[in-house]
Formats: sequence, C-alpha cells, structure tokens
Amino acid sequence: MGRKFFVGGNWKCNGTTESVKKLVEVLNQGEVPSEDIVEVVVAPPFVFLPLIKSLLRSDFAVAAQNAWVKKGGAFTGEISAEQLVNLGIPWVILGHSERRALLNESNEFVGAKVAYALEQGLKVIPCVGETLEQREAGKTMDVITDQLKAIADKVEHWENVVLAYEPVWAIGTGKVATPDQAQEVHVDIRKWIAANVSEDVASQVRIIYGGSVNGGNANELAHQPDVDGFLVGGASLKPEFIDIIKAAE
Ligand SMILES: O=C(COP(=O)(O)O)NO
Repeated sequence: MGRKFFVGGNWKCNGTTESVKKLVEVLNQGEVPSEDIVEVVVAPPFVFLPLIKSLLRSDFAVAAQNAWVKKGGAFTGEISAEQLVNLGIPWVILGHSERRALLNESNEFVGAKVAYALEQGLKVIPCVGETLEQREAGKTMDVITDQLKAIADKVEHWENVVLAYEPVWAIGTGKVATPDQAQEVHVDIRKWIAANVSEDVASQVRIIYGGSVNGGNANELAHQPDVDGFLVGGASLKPEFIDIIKAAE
C-alpha cells in the first residue's frame, strides 16, 4: 500500500492573532516523526493564512478551509482558489459537513469546487460523512456514495486528493467512531473508488478519519489498515495535536 500517513488540523473559526501565534510556537517545538512517515497540514481561518505560513515549521504545510467554485470576481466575501495559489497555500479543505449543513453546499457544488481547486493546482481534502439519523436508518453508504459520485464525476486526477470521512455525529461531540466503524466505512469508500474510478486510485488514495479524534484514541484508530490519517478539529488547537501526529509511528 505505502500510503503516507496524513494528519490535518482544522482550526475552524477559532483564534486570535495572539492565540494562533502561541499555538504555532507549541507546534514548532513538537517532536514528530519525519516527513517521510507523516504529512502534516494545518488549516487556520483565512485571515491568518499568511501569518501562519510565515511562522510554521517547514515540515508542516498550510491549508485553507474553503475556496470558491470558479475564477474570482464579483463574488463578495469569497476567496478564490487562484488567490490561495498566489499566497502559496498548497492545500484546501472542501465540502466540510459544517458548510454542507450551514451553507447548504450540495454534493454537486462540492464536486465542482473540488474539480476547480485541483485544476488551479491546489491539493484538496474533500469531506464526506453521514448524520446520525442517516446512519441509524442504514443509509451511511448511500449518502457517502452520492457525495463521492458528485466528486468522481468531475475529478480526473486523484493524486492531489486526500479524502476525509467525517461522520457528522462524531464531529465536536466527543463520540468518536470506534476503530471498527471507521475501518468499515473506509473499506467501503475504497471499494467504491475501485469500482467507480480505478483499482490504482483506490489503492493509492489516502482516506483519513475525522470526528472527535484526540490523543487518547488516535493510536487505535491509526492502526486500522484503511485509516490513513486524521482530520482533527478541536484537539488540533491543543498541544495534544502533537500526540495525534505521533500516532503515525
Ligand atoms: O470537523 C472535524 C473534526 O472536528 P472534531 O475533531 O472537533 O470532532 N474535522 O474537520
């Protein structure tokens, strides 16, 4: 398989200039495995992207938490993929469940965003995942399949894609998926990609888990064969993010 472990930190809408500087100081001092073992990306709010890029250790990369669906222009309040490229920001998270829910980002809209960001040369972390209601109704893979199809319909090249499976019921709740639950969905995602994209992409693409990951549960989750890393929310704002990165060892 040989998929390099990937740990993303999604800072969401958090931080002040002072607090993010302090957080970067902690991250810069953290002892973590080398870059050939783990890839680390942190995603600050837009307003801190240049600052964090200038302060962050060179073995960590920076991501935006969103990007507009087409070339910039008369789209008040939006940030374009071109502007992220211009700032030297290599990664972008797209289709996070909070944006899908709060801003009604449809599967098709997310798929178009992923395709456009890749076309502009960004590396992309598309997010998929089901709500508790959908899981309890046995619809988990129906939902995720629809989300994946909307992406696969528009994406030709997958080498710059890291897929994040983030069950909505685990995000911010402290109710982390069990290792078996995470592994089961990751396997089903990989099987879907094998059948609908290619076996090669399915074996290469990294599928990372997000939803209440912390320093206490990261190791067991990391040892699941199809869990290739994490997209961490709350715990990425704390020193324990370093412990989560160490789960790559
Ligand atoms: O939304 C998340 C996960 O958030 P938590 O780790 O706080 O559950 N990652 O993008």
